[in-house]
Amino acid sequence: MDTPSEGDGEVRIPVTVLTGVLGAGKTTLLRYILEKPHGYRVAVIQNEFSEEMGMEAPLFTDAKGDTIKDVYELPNGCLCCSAKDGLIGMLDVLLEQKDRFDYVLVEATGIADPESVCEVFWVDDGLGSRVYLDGVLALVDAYHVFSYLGKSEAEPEAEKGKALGLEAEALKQVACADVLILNKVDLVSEDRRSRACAVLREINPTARMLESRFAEVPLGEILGLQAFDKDRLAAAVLAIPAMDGQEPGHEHAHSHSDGHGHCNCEGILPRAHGIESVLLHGEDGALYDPDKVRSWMADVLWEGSAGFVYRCKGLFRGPSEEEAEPRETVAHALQGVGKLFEIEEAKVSSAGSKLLFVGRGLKRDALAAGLQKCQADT
Ligand SMILES: Nc1nc2c(ncn2[C@@H]2O[C@H](COP(=O)(O)OP(=O)(O)OP(=O)(O)O)[C@@H](O)[C@H]2O)c(=O)[nH]1
Repeated sequence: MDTPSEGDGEVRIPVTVLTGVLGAGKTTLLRYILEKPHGYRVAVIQNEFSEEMGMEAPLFTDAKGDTIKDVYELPNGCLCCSAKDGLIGMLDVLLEQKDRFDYVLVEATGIADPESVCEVFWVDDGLGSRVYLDGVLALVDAYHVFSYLGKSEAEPEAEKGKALGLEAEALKQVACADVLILNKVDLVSEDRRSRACAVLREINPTARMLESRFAEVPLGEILGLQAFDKDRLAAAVLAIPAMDGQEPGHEHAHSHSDGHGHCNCEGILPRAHGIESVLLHGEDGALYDPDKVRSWMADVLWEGSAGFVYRCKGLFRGPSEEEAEPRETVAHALQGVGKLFEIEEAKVSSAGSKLLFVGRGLKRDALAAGLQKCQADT
């Protein structure tokens, strides 16, 4: 994964991935972005299941009312599966004409798995040198949010039983987002809006949260975020609140006493709809070896040794990987989506180490023990 700050002279094009279950307002948001002045020349890739569904492209216009030509359809399946190669191919073609645009928006189908879409930008080295993932947005329909997320008992009477059957996909979209946009707030009461916010916060405690009517959100809050940039990530992790004094229902921090744990390990979400998170705090003053953390992450993400992790991110202190002696102590940022992860030095000063894991069936003792084993040799 690359960010603009690591360039080799060539300017990389930011890509924002837009997710959200069927009807949440993705196309409405795209149209809004295209019509507003924001200084970017945007190319759009829309992923549809089939040619027949790709009917929206001609309807996009820019701020002057002219039809936008840089809207490309990516039919033949879902981005996260069969259409992945198509996306890489399409970005390749687009990048040949990059004098025409400097930003790419990818609208995924409502059932796309955000992990797999993000993988495209991490795995393909050729592409990674020319584009970078700026952020993942998830639109959520405030009116249907509870049935989306498998809580249809909280729906208005008329909507009960209308669950889409896409709960797993919707939960993952929410869990993996850098920005959550609770859309259609015009359709719900204040009480329902705040309950919806609370549910989203449970699932994804670190995403930026916006609310909108017809997807009208400040564009500076969703574009040009560099949410996957290691330094930004590091700053965001540092800002994760301490979980002392949690609300009732949240699990409290505890230390392990089974011989492996001196780190603090918190469940920062209650088990919300099967998705949970674990926040590990490194032991005071402890240093962690980036190579050991890499091996540990391979075990966690590839072998599933601590449950099913969708998303992990964090910051830990350890020796620099630069050749120079003596080895400085620096902050390292960990960033992972699905089975992909990377660890790089981050330019922040951090006194401690914090790692957040979001997923299902997380084994927090195993996570805490794993981190403990990554301590650097002294
Ligand atoms: N009342 C209300 N309606 C909205 C809002 N945002 C979008 N809509 C309507 O919701 C419907 C679905 O919006 P789209 O933007 O097409 O949703 P989508 O996520 O692109 O839908 P798919 O392509 O089917 O996944 C349209 O009729 C929109 O006009 C909103 O904030 N309030």
